[in-house]
Amino acid sequence: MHHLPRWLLLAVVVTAVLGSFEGIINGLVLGQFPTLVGATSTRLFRYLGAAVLLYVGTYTFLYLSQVLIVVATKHLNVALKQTLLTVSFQQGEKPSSGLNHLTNDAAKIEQNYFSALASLLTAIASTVLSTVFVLAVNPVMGLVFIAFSALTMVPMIFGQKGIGRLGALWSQANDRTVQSASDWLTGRRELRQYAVEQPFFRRVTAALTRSENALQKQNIRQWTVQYSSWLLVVLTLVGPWTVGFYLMSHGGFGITISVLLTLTLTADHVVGGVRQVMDVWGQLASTAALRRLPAAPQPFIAPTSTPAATPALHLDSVALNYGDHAVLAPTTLTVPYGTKMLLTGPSGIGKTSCLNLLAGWQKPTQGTVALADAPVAPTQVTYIPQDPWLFTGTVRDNLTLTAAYPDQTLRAALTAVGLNAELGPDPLAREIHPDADDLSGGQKQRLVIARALLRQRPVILLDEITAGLDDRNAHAIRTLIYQLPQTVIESAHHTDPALAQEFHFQTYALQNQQLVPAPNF
Ligand SMILES: Nc1ncnc2c1ncn2[C@@H]1O[C@H](COP(=O)(O)OP(=O)(O)OP(=O)(O)O)[C@@H](O)[C@H]1O
Repeated sequence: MHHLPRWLLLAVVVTAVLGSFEGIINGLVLGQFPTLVGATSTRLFRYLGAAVLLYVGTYTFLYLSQVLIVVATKHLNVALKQTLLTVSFQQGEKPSSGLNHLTNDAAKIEQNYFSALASLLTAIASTVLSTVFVLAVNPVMGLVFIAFSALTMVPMIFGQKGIGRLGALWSQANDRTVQSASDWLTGRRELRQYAVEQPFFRRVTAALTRSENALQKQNIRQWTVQYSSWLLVVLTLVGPWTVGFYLMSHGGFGITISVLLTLTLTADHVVGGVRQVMDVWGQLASTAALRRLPAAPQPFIAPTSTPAATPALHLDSVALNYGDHAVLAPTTLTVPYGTKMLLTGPSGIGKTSCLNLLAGWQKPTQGTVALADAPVAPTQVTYIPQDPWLFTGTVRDNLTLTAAYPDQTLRAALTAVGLNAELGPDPLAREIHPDADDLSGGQKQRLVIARALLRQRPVILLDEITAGLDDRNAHAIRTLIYQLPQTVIESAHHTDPALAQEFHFQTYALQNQQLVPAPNF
């Protein structure tokens, strides 16, 4: 709620209260009917005029409150979606999970929380006003009506926890559906190639059915709890009538048919209001688990300055285990600025894990990795992965990532990776669509390298960047990077012995969790 401007919150409350007089007006206006028998035409006209004014007034405020609620919901939706996206990003969630939160969860929270809160506000306003009115008309009978109304709360008091739990199950099932739909869409070529579309689609359908079943279960549970409340509503009308008829026949507490009629019509809004509060309560409960974030959003990382112009990397007793799987035994090593290093070893031995340690993405199980004197952070080094990340936009957007660089600098980076001439007459303005594969594998990799070159960080980590490239492309890219003055540490299955000699590479093989110096083969 703190995302809402104060004036808006206040305006919503005021208009909601003024738009909640329908119950009282019903009681006042319709309760007069028995007294209108034989009234003069002037009195009848006055009665009609007052009724029109009262109804139009309250409906106008009701309309205004709904418009303001729409405005407030927009503010809340923006804040909610920003928070969901930020937390997903900071928690390193899978894209499909993050998108599930952004779409399905957010839609449910909007419908069953924001809109429900708005209904709650109008329901509470209407209930409170009608209650005050009912008590003013006849305190004894008013209390009887209110006491019976309170009964309708009982089912929801007991049912809300279960509804919340089912909401969490639905979200988990949805997560799996989105993941499986994403596998289906991204695996199109493989699935067609092996002619397994139909059996694989059954898998997707099973996930889809499971999440829809979870939603159905939750909705049915919600309606069942509400049905129990509605059954009690019957009691909340018949009970007070029974008491009222009894008191009327014994002439107690000034109860007449007109009083009972007024009270019933207004108490309908007490009962209806309480019933609405119960409905809303169920809706709010259904979103409880969705609104619980795994962590609070953190401030975005500010750019960090490099500790020294030519810092060395220090590994001090650095070890890494994944559970009981040891990847690196305690290792102490200093890598002076400008070193060119190759890291080799069979698949699955731990090369990527070592690069992640050096980049600060992976915390060591023991020891520290420092750049100059401070623990290394991902914002201080450049890590180039095997699969380049590019997005739909211009080449300029993909290079700058919204930072400010003069066109001349951008062109120089493109020229350095040999793309300036390859990407058409105006390479910076060229639109790229990585999903549509409108750049070759080598061009994508070179674009990502150009992005890295612009940042001029002191350490460059390369993870199998030439794996998908032909020899000529691989040679060109390596030559480009090896010429740089920075520290370069490359993990590779296939190396280029001539270049490794030329640039004085130190080669290490990862064997039995140790970094063992190896010849430049
Ligand atoms: N986050 C993780 N949690 C648990 N185990 C992991 C994790 N990351 C990697 N591993 C395991 O650690 C081992 C080393 O993986 P890593 O990706 O570092 O190897 P690699 O040498 O880079 O392999 P490749 O050459 O095939 O890319 C593997 O057995 C892998 O399954």
